[in-house]
Amino acid sequence: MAKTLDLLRSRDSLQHLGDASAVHVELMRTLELAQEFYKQTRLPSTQTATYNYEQRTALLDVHKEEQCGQSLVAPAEYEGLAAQLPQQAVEAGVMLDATAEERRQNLFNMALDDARTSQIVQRLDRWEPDVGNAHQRGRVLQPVHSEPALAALVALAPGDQDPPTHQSEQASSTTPAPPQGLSRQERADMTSSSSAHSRSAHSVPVPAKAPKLGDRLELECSSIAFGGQGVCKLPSGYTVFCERALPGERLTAQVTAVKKSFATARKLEVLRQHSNAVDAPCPHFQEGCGGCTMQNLAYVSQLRAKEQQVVEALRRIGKVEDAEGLVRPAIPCEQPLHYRNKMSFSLTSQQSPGGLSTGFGFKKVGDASSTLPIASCHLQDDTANHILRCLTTAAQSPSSTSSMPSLSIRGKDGVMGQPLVKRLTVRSGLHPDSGAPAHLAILHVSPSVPAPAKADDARSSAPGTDKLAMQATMQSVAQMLMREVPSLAGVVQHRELNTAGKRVNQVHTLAGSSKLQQQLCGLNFQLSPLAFFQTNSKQTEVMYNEVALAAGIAQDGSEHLLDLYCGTGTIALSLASRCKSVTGVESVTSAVADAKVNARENNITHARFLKGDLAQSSVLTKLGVTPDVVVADPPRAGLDSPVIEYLKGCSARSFVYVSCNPATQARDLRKLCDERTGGPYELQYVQPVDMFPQTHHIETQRAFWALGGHSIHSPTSSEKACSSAATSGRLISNPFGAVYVK
Ligand SMILES: C[S@@+](CC[C@H](N)C(=O)[O-])C[C@H]1O[C@@H](n2cnc3c(N)ncnc32)[C@H](O)[C@@H]1O
Repeated sequence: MAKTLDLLRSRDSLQHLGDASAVHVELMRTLELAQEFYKQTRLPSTQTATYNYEQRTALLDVHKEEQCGQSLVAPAEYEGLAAQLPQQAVEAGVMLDATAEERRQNLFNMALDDARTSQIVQRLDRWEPDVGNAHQRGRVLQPVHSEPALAALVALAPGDQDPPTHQSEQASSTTPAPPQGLSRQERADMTSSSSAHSRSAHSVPVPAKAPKLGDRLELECSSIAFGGQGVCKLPSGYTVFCERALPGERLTAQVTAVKKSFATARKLEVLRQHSNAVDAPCPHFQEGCGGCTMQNLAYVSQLRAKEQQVVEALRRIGKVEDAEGLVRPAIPCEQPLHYRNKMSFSLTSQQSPGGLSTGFGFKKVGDASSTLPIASCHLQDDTANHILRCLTTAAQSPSSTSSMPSLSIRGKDGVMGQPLVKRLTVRSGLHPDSGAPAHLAILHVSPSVPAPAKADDARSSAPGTDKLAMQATMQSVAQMLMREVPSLAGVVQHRELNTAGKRVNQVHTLAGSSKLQQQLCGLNFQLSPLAFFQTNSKQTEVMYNEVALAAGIAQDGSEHLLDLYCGTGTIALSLASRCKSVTGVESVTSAVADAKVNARENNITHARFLKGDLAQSSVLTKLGVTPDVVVADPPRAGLDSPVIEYLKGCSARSFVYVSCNPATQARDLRKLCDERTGGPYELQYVQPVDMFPQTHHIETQRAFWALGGHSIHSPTSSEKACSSAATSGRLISNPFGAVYVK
């Protein structure tokens, strides 16, 4: 029977659930949460979330948020995107062996997560300024809110222990069995932890089944899940995801949410440290900054933890038997601090016992509703931190002085008003004219902030109007920044939405230049303020070098390369000198335009860039080129179905898959490499490259912790592929002249 829930529109409809009282309670909590959210944000009406079991669709009506200028995704688009979510998890292969009831429950849990994403949607606005359009943002959203559910489902993958039954719980309460499906090391860890547990002097109770909200637990962390939370198993096999828990660590934690197959918890006290724990270099780490979750782990252990995540995803989702043998050691980042060329900080202003606390900062770990003001961030350079401090001073100044304009949001009566600047983004690179190191400050303004004044405006606006005052304040803030930061190339103002909530994405230069230059692999890239660019420039060169090695492009320059999801064309252009032609496909118009400019500026005449949505199969049928090598670097949602079909049918000799999400990458890999599903490829190796030290990845800032390049060679490989790809030293020829891994 189809069960449709109309959340928030009608409480009565919840009764449709009838028998599922636990779910009912969950829903009520979600409802209250959402209503509280609406109260706090003073939105005019509540949200509607509909979930249809039979069709496995989830719909979030974010229309009201759109109207209030707080959301990113148009309702119609979101509907389509959300509909894919549960199906995606099914496709990921993690639920295929679950019972129908488990699947139903899990799908339902994911739909509940969807209902909660209204808050994430709002936050994403501030954290994802570089994501070009709503469509893409929607795609980015999917893994954001499905991760904990996905991770929990991964734990239920075939080969693992069944979800606890009464019998197995009784057995495990006396002699806890190590959960299956874990690495040898993890199993050993679990066994030792279990015995450590029984000897433990601490008397924190460990429930046999699911804990209750607020329970204090004593836990042992076995690994880190994609998303950064520590994976801790209760002796019954029940999974608890704990913020900042490190593998091998023994700790106490308080349960913050309970689902059927997993719970989340907040770390309270460390009982036994990770053997490689270090003091976090940044003071904000202790304050609960959600930016770097691994700063208290020695870098070498961070790398091992990330490798392990890639192995786990390959094994559990990709069903790759020799996952450990195929994943190479992660390539470390030479500069594990101050490596980012772009950071975004959100304005926060909160009443605290000590008065109003105002600043720009990041979300707190495990608490998406609070922002921690940041004085200085260890991931960006000193100049970028100086810019952050200058703008913070302006936001804190109660009134303007000759040297410091005020961006204060406190009105005359002490009530907080709308901030002029909601978010700050600092980018670093080279000055477009001089080529000297330079920065760009991007001030993301509220919808009511007008474009900078033109000469005519000043005459037509009545003196003393809000409009003139806002324009004057923005100008003086820009001048102050240019004065205080000599290397600043420019200051721009970005208004994403107008007062009617319509996306306008207006960029205006307030001072200096609006462009910045980046160098990559010996090429120059001009960046518009909002253009996507890899945020760790040095490590990007390392990664692109790995892509070139994995692709094994023939040395005679005779091959055609296809770069799917090419962005501004950086991969295609950096490999162009080795190829006869390169073709890039990308859906964002401005990125395609940037790619064309970048080709021209670097005198690359054999590059083509096409605008196209790879979710549409027609795009790939009209390419007009037969590629020898395909590279894909999709967003976190992974490859679109038409791309998978195209790859299965095309005659490309090699395919290199760059990904920032090991789970979706492993899912796609399975489709491409599994003979039973018609996958013609064989996985050669996986090379993780650590792009984001100190972080597990920071999805809400669009910062990724690792990129795994899957080099997949098809059975149609040529001799030249053998010779170039043999750099791995692990290839042999099969009777058809193909290369594969023994
Ligand atoms: C992870 S970025 C990779 C960009 C580029 N390879 C780079 O390293 O700078 C993914 C890109 O895929 C694009 N994209 C997302 N969905 C797409 C789709 N359906 N069709 C084509 N491009 C898409 C995004 O706009 C984004 O530029």
